Amino acid sequence: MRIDTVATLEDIKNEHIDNRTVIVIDVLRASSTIVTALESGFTSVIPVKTKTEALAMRSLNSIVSGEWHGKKLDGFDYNNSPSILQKKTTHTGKELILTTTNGTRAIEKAASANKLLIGCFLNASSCIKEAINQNRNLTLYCAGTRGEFALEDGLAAGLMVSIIRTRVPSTETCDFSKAMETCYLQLAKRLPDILFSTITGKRLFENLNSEDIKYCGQVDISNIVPILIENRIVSIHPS
Ligand SMILES: O=C(O)[C@H](CS(=O)(=O)O)OP(=O)(O)O
Repeated sequence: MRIDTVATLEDIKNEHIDNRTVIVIDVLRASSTIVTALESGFTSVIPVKTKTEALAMRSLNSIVSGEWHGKKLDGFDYNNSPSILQKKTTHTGKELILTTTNGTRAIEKAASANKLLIGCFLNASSCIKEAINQNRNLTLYCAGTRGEFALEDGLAAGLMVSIIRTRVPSTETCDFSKAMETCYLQLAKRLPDILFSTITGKRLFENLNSEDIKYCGQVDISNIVPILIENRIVSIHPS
């Protein structure tokens, strides 16, 4: 098994996707929102690229959620806040239609992967369990933020690399994966506080989203793995 880590939305190539398992990592906040939505009772999450598409898909059985550059969109039910979604208990059985600046675009770009999973700190170990079950080469696809590398995504990728190395010591990795693993092992004790110092963390803090930053920095509080099946993200529990 080989792991490659891709640093930003724009850096993905066909060779990172074809015949591979891809884990889309967008810690702040799309991946964390998707894991939380499925944990909170939504039956599925439908990722879409634009606000117009999201509003056009709205139905009685759906909630429309998302942001552009961190801000809630006009006409939407919620923004992209996992900590707010977590507190709502009234959405059991509904679909979440989600559009975000980076995460949902990353999902769209990698949709042709053999298996596309959604990962973050919240479900890192379960994601890796499923990736190992799939037994294919693996791409950790960091969505980044507005074209730039996002440290929180790199740290979650580093955590996943370290988990795989423990379970499958023969795993080969690219140098960037090794760098992220080292970085994670150095900074792990400073989670979730380290997330306040990243570019996205600072931006979310300025927009009064501190609760999301703390929430998204928790490791392995969920054992579900979101997986893309025909344009819908549903949850599986790896055995
Ligand atoms: O969750 C968010 O607010 C971010 C916005 S950005 O990183 O500040 O552009 O979107 P996401 O797609 O979840 O990275």
